[in-house]
Amino acid sequence: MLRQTWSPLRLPLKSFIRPSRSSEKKELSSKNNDDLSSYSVNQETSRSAPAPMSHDLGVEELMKSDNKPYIPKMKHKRLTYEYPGLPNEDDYSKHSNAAKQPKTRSRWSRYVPKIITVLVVAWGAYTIKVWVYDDNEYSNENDLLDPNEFHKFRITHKEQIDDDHYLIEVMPTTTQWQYSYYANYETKSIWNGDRVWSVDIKQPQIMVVRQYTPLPLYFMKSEYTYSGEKKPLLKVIDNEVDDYDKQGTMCFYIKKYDDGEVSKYVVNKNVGDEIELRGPNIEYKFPYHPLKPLHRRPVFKDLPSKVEPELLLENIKKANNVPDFDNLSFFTAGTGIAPALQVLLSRNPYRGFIDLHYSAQKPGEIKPLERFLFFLEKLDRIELHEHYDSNPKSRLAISNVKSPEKPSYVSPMRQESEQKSENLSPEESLRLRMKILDEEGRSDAANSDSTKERPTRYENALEQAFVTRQEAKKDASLALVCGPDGYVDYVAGKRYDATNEQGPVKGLLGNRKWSNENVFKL
Ligand SMILES: Cc1cc2nc3c(=O)[nH]c(=O)nc-3n(C[C@H](O)[C@H](O)[C@H](O)COP(=O)(O)OP(=O)(O)OC[C@H]3O[C@@H](n4cnc5c(N)ncnc54)[C@H](O)[C@@H]3O)c2cc1C
Repeated sequence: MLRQTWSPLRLPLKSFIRPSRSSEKKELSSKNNDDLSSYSVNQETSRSAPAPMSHDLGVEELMKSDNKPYIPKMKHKRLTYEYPGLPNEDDYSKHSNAAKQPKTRSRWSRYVPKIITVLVVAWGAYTIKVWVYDDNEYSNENDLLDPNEFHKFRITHKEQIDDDHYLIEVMPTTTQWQYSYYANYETKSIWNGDRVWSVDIKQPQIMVVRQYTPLPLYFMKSEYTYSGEKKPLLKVIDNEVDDYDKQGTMCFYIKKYDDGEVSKYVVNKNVGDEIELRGPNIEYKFPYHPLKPLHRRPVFKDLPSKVEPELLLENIKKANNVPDFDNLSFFTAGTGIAPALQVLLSRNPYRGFIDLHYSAQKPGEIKPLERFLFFLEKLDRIELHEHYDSNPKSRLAISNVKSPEKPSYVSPMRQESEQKSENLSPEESLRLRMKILDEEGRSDAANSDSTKERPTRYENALEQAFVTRQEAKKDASLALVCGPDGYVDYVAGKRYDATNEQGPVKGLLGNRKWSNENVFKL
């Protein structure tokens, strides 16, 4: 069925064509009234609609001129097109211009709370990470090095000396270890010439580690070196001046083996790359001597004229009736010179005189390090003997090796351990123990009156060395051997790396009557 709506224009068409006007009018009116009843007219289409329309009004009535008397309504529904009153709007605010002005909000005022929220959340997450979850492998670095876990170091300089030899400078990636460094300097500082130590460097791709000997050296950089105008100068870390021992910097002297797993991995790294170190591994500790707690040799410096003289040494020896330090023969080859340099350049260096034998294929393999060896000779701390394969006459031979000197001092502790094999009686053992305690007490008490006699004055260690160099040196009582397996075998007999055993002393040293008591193979 066709849907119809009320409209005079929509009346059926046939109603406009038929009979006379009056009858037509009547008919139309009655017809329309019938039609209207069939339409449902919404009386109140909206609140704003005009007066309601009564049901019995036909079109005829509507079309008549208004014949209703005007009766004013006493009550009428007020119609308005205004918005109803807003909440919190009173008469004052409604009519006040100030209150009507819209609030101006800048873009920042919308974003600032969001930014603050993000920052607070990020800070909270960081705090939780540091304090709750920071037990991961690199977070707890209270020491510069740890023998049980690898610490990350960044390569800060790399210098190629020749085809195979490199100097590589590294620095720790963290500073957390610095907090307690100076408070416990004696135990925390890694540099101590009283021992030979190494670190493990990890090759993470194949999980292999090899040992390398850190050196207390760094490359001095400046704007000229950064711009490439000059090469950085290799210098010795001055523990007294350089902060945190130069922020934990150290250098490695490394030989690259073409089929070497770790050496190739390290030297192929670039400045800025990271490597992982674990240590220190103490390879050797020099034997106890009663002069050790009484006297320390001043640290080596780049400028020998700045090295302090050892003014009180003779007085201390006399006052305490203790013998001099024993001298040392250090046999090294290739990168095996690194442990000797570590002992000589570190704080608290070895106090006896060192005969340093260095063997290599050709001169120049330690070019940047030669300066330090030269200065050490000038300071009367070493005598350098160079042996090169390229010059067969210079090769290390039996004529270069002297027989051992009797040690000037054998500690009661060592005597005890040596005589243990001879099965000491309980009384003898007790007597020895008393001697050890007596020695320790004596060295403590001696500190006070060691400076009574006026020592000879020297301006610096160079001036002192000028005098001491004239004096004859005692032969070495101790020998250290460090280098490739073949070299160690040649100089002192095989060392059994697999079982970490020294093996009997043979080779050149064996020929000169050295033994396991005075030889150590590194
Ligand atoms: C206590 C200690 C300290 C050390 N300090 C240093 C150091 O400061 N600088 C340094 O460069 N090295 C040092 N080394 C040697 C180092 O640990 C590695 O043995 C050396 O770098 C080779 O390792 P690689 O993984 O590259 O070679 P590998 O994969 O182990 O061997 C590759 C090839 O090289 C040969 N080879 C390995 N080592 C030697 C060697 N020393 N002489 C001759 N041939 C060898 C092997 O027979 C093999 O054919 C030290 C070793 C020890 C035990």
